[in-house]
Amino acid sequence: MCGIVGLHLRNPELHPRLGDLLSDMLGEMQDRGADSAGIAIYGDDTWSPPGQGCVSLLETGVDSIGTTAVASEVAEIAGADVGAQLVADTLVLTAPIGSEELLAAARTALPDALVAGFGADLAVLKGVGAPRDLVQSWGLRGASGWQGVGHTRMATESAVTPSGAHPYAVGPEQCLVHNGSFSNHATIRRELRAAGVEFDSENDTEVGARFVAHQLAQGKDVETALKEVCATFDGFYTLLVSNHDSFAVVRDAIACKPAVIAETDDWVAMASEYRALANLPGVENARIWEPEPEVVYAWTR
Ligand SMILES: NC(=O)CC[C@H](N)C(=O)O
Repeated sequence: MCGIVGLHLRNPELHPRLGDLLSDMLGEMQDRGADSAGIAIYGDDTWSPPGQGCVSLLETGVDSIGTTAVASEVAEIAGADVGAQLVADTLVLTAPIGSEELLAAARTALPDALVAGFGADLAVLKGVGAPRDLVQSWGLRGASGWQGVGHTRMATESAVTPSGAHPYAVGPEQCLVHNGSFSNHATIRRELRAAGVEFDSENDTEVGARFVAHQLAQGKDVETALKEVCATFDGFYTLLVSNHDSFAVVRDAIACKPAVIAETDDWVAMASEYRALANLPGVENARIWEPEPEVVYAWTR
């Protein structure tokens, strides 16, 4: 199993409710994956203030007392003011510079840290443990924003560690979550490594995320990149892929991993099972369907 949820809000009046709605969606998927969980939130003013770069890090060894010192260290390297907040296990750094510049400074200051995500508008929080407990530890209910993605993991391909938790947010503002298992990920990992791509884990989903990031970095759009996924990866997958302006879903040719999409004028939502969508505002008037095999469904804002 594994549970996926995602919510792309079209109506700005709903933005303050993003965290609350996503908390219930993710909590509903706890029994599909109780090992670990993660979220990607686009546009929360506290985690990723407007106009600032944002970097999310795990395994930093920094505790709440150490955040001021680490902020000063990264600030000195980056040559800019840096904010540091510890959100449960994730250290979220922000600065009025590009997120890739901030990431480079963070890597210098904290070379052993695991990069959970980076982008102008994106905070990524992950942890090992029961999803509902993690939701509470992150204070997710209070978060706002225009888009959110979440995952509850039941590990199939790599150990239960922070580096095995989804989302995989390996390119700027990008994020990918997966239910299933890729059977040829070792081959594709070797090919990507030969092209200079580096990996953080043994996880199959990370290979999918690095593959998509590699395609996007070559200038392909999300739809084309996901069609390439279908042409390249064997195995089972339902994927939700988000970016700074997009939200996309694709399933493998057999489509045995469940997925449901719902759409209204106010939002687009996706989940592994309908029960995660059942309490969304206006769902009674939504268009609801099961995505077809190997069809890319993509929305942009
Ligand atoms: N149960 C799943 O869908 C697992 C997803 C992925 N193969 C992982 O191990 O993380």
